[in-house]
Amino acid sequence: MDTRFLGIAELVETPPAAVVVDVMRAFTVAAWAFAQGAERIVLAESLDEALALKARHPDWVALKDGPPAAGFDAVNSPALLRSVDLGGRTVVQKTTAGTVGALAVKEASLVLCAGFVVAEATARLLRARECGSVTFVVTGDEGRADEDLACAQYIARRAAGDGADAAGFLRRAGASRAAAELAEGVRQGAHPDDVALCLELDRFPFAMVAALEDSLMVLRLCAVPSPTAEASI
Ligand SMILES: O=C(O)[C@H](CS(=O)(=O)O)OP(=O)(O)O
Ligand SMILES: [Mg+2]
Repeated sequence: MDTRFLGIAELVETPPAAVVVDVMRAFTVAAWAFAQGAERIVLAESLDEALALKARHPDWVALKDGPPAAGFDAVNSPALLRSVDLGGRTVVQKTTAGTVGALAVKEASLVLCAGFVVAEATARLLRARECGSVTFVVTGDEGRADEDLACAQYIARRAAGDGADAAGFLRRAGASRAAAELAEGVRQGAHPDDVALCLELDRFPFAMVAALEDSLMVLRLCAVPSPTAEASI
């Protein structure tokens, strides 16, 4: 498998397959939203679009990063979301890095959104789809966020079928600037358990696939069969 690791600004052409990585915290939050029963997550282009969608669909759950804000129902925190019942709900998510990265590759044939919590399922899906070339979008800090780069490199190794000890990759993520800022309370809309939840390797057995649906970029849970059934995907 040919792999590239690019920041959002470095995406000059649409890749055939993309894995958009945001460990802290957009796609850890997305995975928790699915675990809490969400049916789909609409990735909004802007705060205004998120609010407009919420206004048109009052039953949708609008979520943004940063502090709580008028018109939004939730913040970008896995720990704060894990006690919310989202059964059958549509979530609208807008964050600084993760959702922007997914929208930057919206024309790609395959778009997966990932963090450590869905790493193995994401790698298995890439293997099963036999993707020849995969672009990993390292969303944070203009492509230099080490929590995202470490997770992308780990998934790439696993997707290539190489054994990879997760410990070193998780250690890098735990030592990242994002982890420090979350732990120190620099980032708002956060809970003390957020970093630990973002570093839970393979917490969930599913992958997350984003695709355009009626001009909206929609993220959905994708069940990934166990390794013995991979050949049939
Ligand atoms: O909520 C987060 O952790 C970040 C916010 S920021 O980039 O630190 O301002 O957003 P995300 O898109 O989840 O990286
Ligand atoms: Mg991030």
